[in-house]
Amino acid sequence: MQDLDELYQLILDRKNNPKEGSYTDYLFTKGLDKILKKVGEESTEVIVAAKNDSDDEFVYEVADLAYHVLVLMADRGISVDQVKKELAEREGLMSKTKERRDIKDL
Ligand SMILES: N=c1c2ncn([C@@H]3O[C@H](COP(=O)(O)OP(=O)(O)OP(=O)(O)O)[C@@H](O)[C@H]3O)c2ncn1[C@@H]1O[C@H](COP(=O)(O)O)[C@@H](O)[C@H]1O
Repeated sequence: MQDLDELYQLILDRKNNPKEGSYTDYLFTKGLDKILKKVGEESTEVIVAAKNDSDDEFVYEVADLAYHVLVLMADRGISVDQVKKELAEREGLMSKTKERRDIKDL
């Protein structure tokens, strides 16, 4: 069983100790543009899977996206703890919602 913290640590380890044949290493070697393209691609796959019936496919695509976002965070030097801290600061906040007019009503 691997949680997001453990996966992030593994990704950081790949960044600091490149391993031949590693897909994570391949992404870091290719660089930011490649990582961003993968995040975009995996986001689209999540959206398409979300509208289809298969929960398994949706979960699979969300996991793919989560992995690639963690690689992007590692590349940008952002830790999982920083995101956790940001989420914690939002805890208990009252969300501000406002009705927006539909474009057709403008
Ligand atoms: N969670 C993942 C994970 N999710 C997705 N992927 C890879 O992401 C790729 C996405 O598939 P695609 O078909 O979109 O991409 P591709 O055609 O293989 O490659 P591209 O040229 O398009 O980038 C696949 O090669 C998957 O293996 C992952 N690769 C690694 N991990 C984790 O990272 C750990 C370290 O992996 P290595 O770095 O490979 O040792 C693994 O043990 C896993 O826990």
